[in-house]
Amino acid sequence: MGRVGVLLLNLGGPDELEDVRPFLYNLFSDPEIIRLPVSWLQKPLAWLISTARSRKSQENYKQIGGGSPLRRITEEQARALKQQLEAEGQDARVYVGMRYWHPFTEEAVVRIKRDQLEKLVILPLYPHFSISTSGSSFRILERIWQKDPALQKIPYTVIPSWYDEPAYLQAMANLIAQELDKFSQPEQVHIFFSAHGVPLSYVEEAGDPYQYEIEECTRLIMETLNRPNDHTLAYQSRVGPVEWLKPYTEEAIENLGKQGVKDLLVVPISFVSEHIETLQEIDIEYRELAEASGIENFHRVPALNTDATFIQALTNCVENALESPDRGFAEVTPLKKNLKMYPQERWEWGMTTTAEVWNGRLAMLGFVALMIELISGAGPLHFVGLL
Ligand SMILES: C=CC1=C(C)c2cc3[nH]c(cc4nc(cc5[nH]c(cc1n2)c(C)c5CCC(=O)O)C(CCC(=O)O)=C4C)c(C)c3C=C
Ligand SMILES: [Fe+2]
Ligand SMILES: [Fe+2]
Repeated sequence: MGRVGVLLLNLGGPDELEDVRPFLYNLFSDPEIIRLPVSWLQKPLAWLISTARSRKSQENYKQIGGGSPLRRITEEQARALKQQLEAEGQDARVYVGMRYWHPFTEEAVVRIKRDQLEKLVILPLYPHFSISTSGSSFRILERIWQKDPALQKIPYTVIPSWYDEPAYLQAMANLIAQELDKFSQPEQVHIFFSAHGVPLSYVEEAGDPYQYEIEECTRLIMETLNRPNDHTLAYQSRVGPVEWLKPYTEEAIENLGKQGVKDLLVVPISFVSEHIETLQEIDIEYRELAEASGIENFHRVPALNTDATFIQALTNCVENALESPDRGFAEVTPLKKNLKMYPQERWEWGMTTTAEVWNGRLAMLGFVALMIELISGAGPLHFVGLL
């Protein structure tokens, strides 16, 4: 095989405090993050919500040093992956394409076109598929591809998710075991998996396989860990007033405290790098909550970052993709059909099928409620799922 390209997809994060507002604007402009009945509302609402949320969000970024470490870590992962692929005999180029901040997906594509690749592997840095994460990046790419005949000449394959890759499970199990053994009575520790949440309507109405993949992944990690500890799975980082996947991390921590759990080990799944939700939300907010709930020893498993076993897992994903039949953007959708993936039309750019999950009256009510919240200066806003 000649020169192979790997495009790593990630969310992106503000490098500095002044990036927070435009980063949030990009995020809320995404129809996969806020699903609206009409597309012309998207940009004004993104502006409103990013403006309303930016001060609170900046405060959080201040607590972790004034910006997200996501770009630095993702670029380190890219370098480590390139090295490992080269060690296994591949002539590899690795690109980073972020969805909401630099280096943007579009910037990566410019470099891909320059590099005369024989094959491109598209690998999201999200182990589990969600419409709101990998799905959103695939949609952007599909749109770029459709417009560019030069890109269409490059053979490519898409990896939709890889939560069951054995080396990834092993890397997670190793990190958990290491942290467990730091407690005085490791077998007494309650292992607490905290996944990033999504609105319930994504799973129930749009058929997002995210919840299934998170649950399955948790089961596989516990199987690989092979320890007798009790464990819980809960969902963090809810935004706005609608129902998200349950149980919520806050409530689950409080309940464990009430049940007399004293030793808690939090395992962030759904993301492979340190970021605001591990460094601020878990390490600061949830720690305080746990202590107030009577939990005496609260520890967190570090994110995988450039862990050697994890980099091997990414390398395996690429090698397996090169050996398997190619999957295009369009094929990724039917692939998930057995998991009730959302309909093919939803994949196309535009708002065509949002109507399927849209109750017009509720959406307008939601819009009015949002306006009232905004005018009265209420906190973080989000109304995905009101649709
Ligand atoms: C698998 C991981 C993630 C899912 C699923 C996800 C869905 C999702 N997120 C929001 C809203 C926000 N996300 C924000 C930051 C953020 N989100 C993820 C991951 C997932 N999001 C990460 C890793 C980050 C942090 C990046 C960084 O800076 O380190 C933010 C901004 C931060 C804040 O103000 O809290 C928002 C807002 C929604 C609505 C959603 C599903 C629909
Ligand atoms: Fe998010
Ligand atoms: Fe979030």
